Formats: sequence, structure tokens, C-alpha cells
Amino acid sequence: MQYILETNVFPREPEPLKELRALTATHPWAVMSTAPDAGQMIAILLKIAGAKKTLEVGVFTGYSLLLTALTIPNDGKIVAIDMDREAYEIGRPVIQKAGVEHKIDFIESEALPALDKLLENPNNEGSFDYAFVDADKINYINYHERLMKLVKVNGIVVYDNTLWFGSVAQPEDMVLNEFKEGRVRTIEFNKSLVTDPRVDISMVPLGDGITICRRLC
Ligand SMILES: C[S@@+](CC[C@H](N)C(=O)[O-])C[C@H]1O[C@@H](n2cnc3c(N)ncnc32)[C@H](O)[C@@H]1O
Repeated sequence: MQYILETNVFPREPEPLKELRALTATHPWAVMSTAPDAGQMIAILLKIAGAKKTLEVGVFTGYSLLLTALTIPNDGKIVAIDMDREAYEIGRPVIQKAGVEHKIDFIESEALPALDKLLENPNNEGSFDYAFVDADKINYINYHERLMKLVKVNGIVVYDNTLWFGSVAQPEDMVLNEFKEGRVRTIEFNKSLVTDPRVDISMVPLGDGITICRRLC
């Protein structure tokens, strides 16, 4: 049992990530952070893909952001969007100490207008190697449409929380009220990906569920 627990987290989780997790643990929304086991999977994907130009929607205190920043090369870039700068500022000292802040372009904004702004620059079209989405579930469908233009063919988009605390697999009457709306949105989104011919998908039951998409066309 001990062995299973140890391998289920993030073996060799980099020290700065451990530090950021410890710092975030006292935040009332600590549970919002991307799960370490999902993070480990994402780090491997980023390395296999050789991702350099990346995008993140939903930063919070920066666990997934720091993970990407530590994984991509020194000249890699992350456009990181979140409307809550205060949360980002909590994790920022750890990011600075880890020596990876130069890779991050933090945009304090609602995500949809920020993505639309990126699309106004033709150089951004089909230019991102990787995008990670972990913001409001209500807009996942809208983010996906923008990302199908911003991420290159063969590029990767990862969506977090696609199991929505396991509720997507539960009958509606068993779901706690606080999860109901998110469950409906997540099921709707998951179904839309299944029938989307622009992507290959794999739903991975790590953390709260991550769905990995590869843009096909
Ligand atoms: C689940 S947390 C992100 C966790 C983060 N990926 C991590 O690993 O710690 C969701 C974040 O999305 C942000 N967010 C929610 N809706 C948003 C929106 N419409 N536009 C921009 N940011 C949004 C919130 O401010 C919050 O910081």
C-alpha cells in the first residue's frame, strides 16, 4: 500500500513544485491546484513533444505553470492567462527563485478576450506547441474553438478536471448540488470532444481527470 501511494503522486517532483504546493496548502482554494500525478504526466508529454511555445488558461498560484516553466527549454515561452493576479502573486516568489520567470508572460484578464487578442496577431495562429486549460468549465467549449486556431497541427491541448470530482460518472440524483452545474458542463464538453474530428483524444484518470487532445487538422 505504501508503495502504491508513493508511486501515485509525483516521484522526483522538483523541489520548487513541492515548495509551491506547501505554500498553496494554506489557501482556502488549495484543492483547485492541478494534481501532482497529472502534473507528472504533463511533464512527460511536454518533453516528448519538445514543446517550447505554450499557453495556459487558469493559473491560480501557479503549480501547473511552474511545472511547464521547469520543463520547457530555457528559451521556451508560456503565455499565462488568469483574471486573478493576487493568486499568481502568491506563487510568484517560488517561480522567481526557481529561475524560470523569464519564460512567463502573465496576462491578467478574462481568458476569452485574451485568447481573441492573441488571435488578432496572425503570427500566433497555429504557433503554440501546447496549451493547458484549467479555468471556468462553462467556457471550455469556447476555449477549445480558440485553441484549435492557436495550437499547431500535431500540437497538444490538455484539459483539466474532465472527471469533475468523479461526478460525470454518477447518476444525477447522487451528485451533490455544488457539483451539478459543473457536471452538466463537463459532460457536454467531454461529448463534444468525442465527436470533434479535429482532435485525437485520450481521457486519463489522473488527478481530477485530464483529457489530452492532439490537433489533427
Ligand atoms: C483551478 S484554478 C487553476 C489551477 C492551476 N492550474 C494550478 O495548477 O494551480 C482556476 C483558475 O482559473 C481562473 N479563472 C476562472 N475563470 C476564468 C476566466 N473566465 N478567465 C480567466 N481566468 C479564470 C481562476 O481565477 C483560477 O485562478
